[in-house]
Amino acid sequence: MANETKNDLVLTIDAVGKWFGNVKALDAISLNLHKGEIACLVGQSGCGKSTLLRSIAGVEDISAGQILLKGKRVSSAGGTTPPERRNVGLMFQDYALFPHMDVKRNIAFGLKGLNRQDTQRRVAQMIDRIGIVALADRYPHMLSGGEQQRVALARALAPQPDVLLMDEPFSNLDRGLRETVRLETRALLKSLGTTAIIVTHDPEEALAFGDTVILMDAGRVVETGTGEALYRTPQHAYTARFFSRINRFLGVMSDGRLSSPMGTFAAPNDSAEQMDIYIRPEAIRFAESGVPAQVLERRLLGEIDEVLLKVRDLAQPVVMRTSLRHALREGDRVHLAIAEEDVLIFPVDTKAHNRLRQVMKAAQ
Ligand SMILES: Nc1ncnc2c1ncn2[C@@H]1O[C@H](COP(=O)(O)OP(=O)(O)OP(=O)(O)O)[C@@H](O)[C@H]1O
Repeated sequence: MANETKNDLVLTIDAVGKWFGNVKALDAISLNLHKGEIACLVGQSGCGKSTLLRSIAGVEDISAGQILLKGKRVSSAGGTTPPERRNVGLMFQDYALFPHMDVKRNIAFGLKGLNRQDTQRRVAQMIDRIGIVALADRYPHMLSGGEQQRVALARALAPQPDVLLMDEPFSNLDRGLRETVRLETRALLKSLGTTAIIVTHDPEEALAFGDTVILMDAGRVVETGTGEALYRTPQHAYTARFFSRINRFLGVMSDGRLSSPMGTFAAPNDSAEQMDIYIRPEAIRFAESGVPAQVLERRLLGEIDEVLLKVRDLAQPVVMRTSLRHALREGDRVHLAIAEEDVLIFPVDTKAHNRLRQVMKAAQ
């Protein structure tokens, strides 16, 4: 993770496990979070992200391992320090603002142990910092979704928590607003030096928001790293599939290279006879010569075009994405080229192949 100095370690999650009856929601999770670091927990529904967040918050007990906040144990199988006695800020998906309190009182709510004057001063600072001065006397029902989000953020940040925990904080906002609020929130957290963990199921959001991205699957951490590393050089096939729509081809060793319907590619040193070759839709481009293909369909996706292509031996269409506007028509014959450095190679994932076969069978 970001800086590996011991004294700026804020949160340690050490071999944490959690069972709900027979369901293993968390399985030996270990993570460190440093001061000022923003981490995104991302994964499919049911992978355990909310359970992990709730465990860090202290609203969920854990079954194994321990959680330390600033070096102090706050959760173990033997006991859980309650949320109000660990200095964490919580922000929920639905914001959970108190409807009968105005913005100022909502923000003041979490400020325990400060006298009236200091409370008012802290609330005023937060209101100013977050840019909601004009909203200070309004009640939640008088606020738009984006405004409610900012008030909820102000309320969670006002007590200056050691860690801010946010569960799907942008999912209630519509698409256009979501991006703006996301950028503003990230800039604010960075300017305050806040340490934060955000849960999201949206791969793009995780890549855009986290200094560190933690990808989970079935209660385990699959891979941790910067968004850039997870996207560009994933160490696991699951990671590659999670962060982009990907074309998968079977590569067979031939003369030291992996041969596939999309061309031949350098084999890794420890290559088996057969390997999975992953090619992202945006790594494919049109060329004068290369793999012959025929255009099946072209879809406009806003700034980019998605083109479905038929390549000779392949039952599945190849998906390509391009920002260059091509005057393509169904049936056009083209050639495709792929840069070798854009190709990802992994051991054959039989489970994923079987799943794909089932999906195709069901669709027939
Ligand atoms: N209180 C509970 N009792 C029993 N099982 C639970 C409970 N809470 C969560 N689970 C199970 O634990 C697993 C992890 O759930 P969790 O809510 O942490 O996943 P998630 O990744 O946050 O999913 P989502 O994105 O859908 O919120 C799931 O299999 C879920 O059914």
